Amino acid sequence: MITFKEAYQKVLEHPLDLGTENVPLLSSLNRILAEDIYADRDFPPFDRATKDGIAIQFSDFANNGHSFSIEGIAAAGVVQQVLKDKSNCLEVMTGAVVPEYCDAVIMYEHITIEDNKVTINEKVTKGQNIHYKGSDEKVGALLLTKGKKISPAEIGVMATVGKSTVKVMANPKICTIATGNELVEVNEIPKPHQIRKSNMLTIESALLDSKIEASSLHLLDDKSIIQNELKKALTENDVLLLSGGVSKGKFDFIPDVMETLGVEKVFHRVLQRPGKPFWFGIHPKMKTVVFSFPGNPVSTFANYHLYFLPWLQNSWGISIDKSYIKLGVTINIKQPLTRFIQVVTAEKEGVIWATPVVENGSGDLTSLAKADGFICLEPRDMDYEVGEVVPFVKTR
Ligand SMILES: Nc1nc2c(c(=O)[nH]1)N[C@H]1C(S)=C(S)[C@@H](COP(=O)(O)OP(=O)(O)OC[C@H]3O[C@@H](n4cnc5c(N)ncnc54)[C@H](O)[C@@H]3O)O[C@H]1N2
Ligand code: MOO
Ligand SMILES: [Mg+2]
Repeated sequence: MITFKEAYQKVLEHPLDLGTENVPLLSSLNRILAEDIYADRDFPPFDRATKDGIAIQFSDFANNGHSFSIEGIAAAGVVQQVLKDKSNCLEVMTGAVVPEYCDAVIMYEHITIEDNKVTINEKVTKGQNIHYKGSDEKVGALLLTKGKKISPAEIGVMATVGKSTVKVMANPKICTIATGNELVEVNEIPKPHQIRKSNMLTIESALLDSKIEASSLHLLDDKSIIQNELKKALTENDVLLLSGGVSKGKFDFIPDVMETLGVEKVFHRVLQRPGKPFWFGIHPKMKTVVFSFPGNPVSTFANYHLYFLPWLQNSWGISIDKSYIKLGVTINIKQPLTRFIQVVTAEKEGVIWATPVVENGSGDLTSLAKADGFICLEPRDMDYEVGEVVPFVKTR
């Protein structure tokens, strides 16, 4: 059996070239940017007034109690106004183009207006309250680099440079496949020996978090049905995410059927808990990548986060999320299994601490809703101590 580190490495060695696609700006939220975004003009694109008040041509007399007649008004959204007489002023609104021949804006709170004449009551400096053209970014400047996850902040930047469609990394075509005669639909009342299928809804919703819509199948524990359905699924998808049917049971047909269908096994079983009977393979001709997760709900969920998400990020050519956390308790991990322990996180004096949740093994799917993620602990002789920093896989 291979170690977790070896299995993880082997999964990363089988990326898919997923390509790119163009999507409407708003639909690009939470996708991965696949193009560099440049400034299409200077930012700001004109000398912009940053306060409501008056615009003047600055000179010493501006500070000497000189009064200015109001020539007119410069509103936002109108063409640049021109100050005709430099001893006059123009009223100007925030967001308006600073009028030609003006180089200072004084806010209303600092002036007195009487009979269309303005007296300035505060010291004035040249250039005050003007957001100069190109002072944020110059036309042609690189604003966003490809590979960035698109958040609302990036949407705003792309909107301002006129990107109504955006090139993003394409999603793989995925089918999620539940296996097992014991599984019934969510809206059914299970008989005493049955359970509702939950794993693939967990996985489908996790995929939606990455903006991936997947199709789904449920296969009964019948070898010929499994063979026919998987044959079709292999041709129609880039990735199959299965749960169940990979352990030692008399009805765990998945590994055999995969090999019959020509999917090459990369590995089966990993020295880890939960998720040990994980089967991973690839069809050499169709290039379909198969993640066949063990059926216990915590195993399926853990392996999705431990293997599939890094594989996806690697296929998109972006850096793989890594995080660490401080351990809130002492733990001993004996040889030979790498352990993934569900924890809750809590902040104390600016530091995030992880504490294991009370759970009842990898079949206890209610524990998933109690935890914030898994800490990843390699087996070793020494205890893991309180305060030790350990790898953490966030699941919410
Ligand atoms: N003799 C051995 N038995 C088992 C071993 C072993 O090493 N030797 N490994 C155990 C471990 S660890 C796991 S994990 C499970 C994996 O089993 P399978 O992948 O074969 O999955 P199934 O047998 O089909 O189901 C296991 C368990 O999970 C439930 N399940 C399956 N699919 C779903 C679903 N979509 N939604 C909710 N629950 C699901 C299923 O009802 C079973 O209770 O094997 C151990 N056995
Ligand atoms: O992986 Mo099994 O996941 O230990 O129950
Ligand atoms: Mg089984």
